[in-house]
Amino acid sequence: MASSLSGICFNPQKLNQKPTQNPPSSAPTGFQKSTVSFQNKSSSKFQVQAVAREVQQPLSKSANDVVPKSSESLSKTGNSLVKDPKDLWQRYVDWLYQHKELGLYLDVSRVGFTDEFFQEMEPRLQKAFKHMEELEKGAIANPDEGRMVGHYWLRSPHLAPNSFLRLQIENTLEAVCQFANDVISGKIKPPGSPAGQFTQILSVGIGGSALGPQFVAEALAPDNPPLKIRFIDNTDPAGIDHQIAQLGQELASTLVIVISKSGGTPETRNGLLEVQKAFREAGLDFAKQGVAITQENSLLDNTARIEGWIARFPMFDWVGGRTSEMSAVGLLPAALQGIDVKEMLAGAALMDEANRTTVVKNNPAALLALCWYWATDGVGSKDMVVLPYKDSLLLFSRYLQQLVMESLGKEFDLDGNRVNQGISVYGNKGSTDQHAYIQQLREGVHNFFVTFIEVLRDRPPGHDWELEPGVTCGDYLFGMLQGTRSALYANDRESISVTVQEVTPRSVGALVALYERAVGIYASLVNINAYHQPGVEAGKKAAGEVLALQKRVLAVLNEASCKEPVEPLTLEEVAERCHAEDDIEMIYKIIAHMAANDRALIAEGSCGSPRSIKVFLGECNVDELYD
Ligand SMILES: O=P(O)(O)OC[C@H]1O[C@](O)(CO)[C@@H](O)[C@@H]1O
Repeated sequence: MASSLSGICFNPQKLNQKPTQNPPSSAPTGFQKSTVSFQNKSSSKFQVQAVAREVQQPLSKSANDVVPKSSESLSKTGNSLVKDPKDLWQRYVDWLYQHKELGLYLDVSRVGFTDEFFQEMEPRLQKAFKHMEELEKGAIANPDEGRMVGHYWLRSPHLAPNSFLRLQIENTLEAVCQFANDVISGKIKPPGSPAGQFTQILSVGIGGSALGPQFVAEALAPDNPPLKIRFIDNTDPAGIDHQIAQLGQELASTLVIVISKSGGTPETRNGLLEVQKAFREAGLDFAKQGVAITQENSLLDNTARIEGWIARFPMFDWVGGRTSEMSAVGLLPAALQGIDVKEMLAGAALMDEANRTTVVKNNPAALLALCWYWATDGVGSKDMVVLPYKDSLLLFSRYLQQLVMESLGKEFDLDGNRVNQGISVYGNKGSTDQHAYIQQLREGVHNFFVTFIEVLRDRPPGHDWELEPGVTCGDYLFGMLQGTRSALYANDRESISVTVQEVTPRSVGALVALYERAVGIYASLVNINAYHQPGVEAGKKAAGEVLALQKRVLAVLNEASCKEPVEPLTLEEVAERCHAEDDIEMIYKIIAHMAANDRALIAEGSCGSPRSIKVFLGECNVDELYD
């Protein structure tokens, strides 16, 4: 019976078919109105936003969903963008921030905040500074989890609230550097590799346990690092297979670093199990090549300890995943690639120091937060488009996406009001994006502000050449950045520019610290907790429920498939026997997925017509019948 039937319950044509839609009779006009030019002085930005909200109001599901946003009390009138070239130059000069030692500049002149707005924000910023100061002194920042938030101590251990923490940080840094040196020098080596020493790193982790290391590897790894790095940052079996296949014979000389603060993240656990299987199949002893970075006594820590992995490094409970780049999470992979991690820490420490001033104009993180507030009305009304004009900074926007969105994307404020805060972040790199979506940014829906990241040094000294008289390749990149910035501004699109001399460990450390602090300050401005992520839990819980339902579906199908003759079941029958009638759609999806992977067989019907399906399992598992 099974052989005559298709096991593939996937009809791409059907599943991809879009329902025919009539064009909406009238577009939500509020969105259109919100694009009115800043130049229109009689219609201020504030007024424009008010119109947009008014028109969007009926879209709200329930009238009491969202409390009035704090920003609405702020004056934003008279905010036309400066257009006169002399005035604009003056604004540029007046607002340009420079960090001399870091060679870092911040230009906020192309954001149209007014002096009035700046003054009104001053008390709120002072409050945010106070808040940051308290955090740095060890205040409990995360009321849900009752923990401190101290990523700044990682680069300035002397600021840790007690000597125990200071020692923990210093010892970990020393252990990371020592271990990296020993691996690179071949003192610590893989047991069965012909290469005689480790040549590859396979980093297994997700979210904050991957994004920082990925960004830093792309930004800073030398062309021929002592160890090359690959990442498994998902539970996609094909993605995992690809990474392992790419390693090939070099699996024997691969150092596997499993990174998980909690030590129990399912994707990371699955990655580990898959890699361990690959090791077994290659006849390799995983423990001799495995390293864990996790909190003490987590599931991962205990596994690594019991199995005798070669090293374990701590994650501290006062370091959040998305701010963990300067902990062992980021430092170990970086050091193994030959990146100067002490320089990264030094850059971050210098930036932190600069951000401790309470003079807003001299505080780059505060200036960023202020611009975000202005640009998004303090309610996330515009997206942050991050455009580094440098290939090696490609992953900065992806890194910032988690840092900003997981920190700021919150349903409730600290007083329990529903505020649905956040700022969306996306971006890739310039000038590549100029040939992708800049068209929309210039002329389309006005729902964003840009952050340009400019790197002054094009190439290492001595390598440049003119590809046409007086013009280098880097001049083009420079021209594209400046041209895009000007063209956007001419069409009332605001932008921030962050400029660094070069992409170095120091400047990368500074960028990380700059944005970490800006997020913290902005969170204070909008009165939310930046240091938890309750929303992520809902998805994790729901995923667990899907897997639990799948187990019940399998048990029901197994029972029917063990009958003589086999009893193919309709979806309704499966749902009824699972006592999950309300979950029939999920049951359908579970079955479609299993069928596409040859784990269930469709006896009748097709997945394009769910009600027609009759399903059974190819094999009866007698043991499971009596479990
Ligand atoms: O390091 P862990 O505990 O595996 O968590 C990975 C990521 O998962 C999250 O908790 C979100 O689910 C992030 O905040 C975190 O960076």
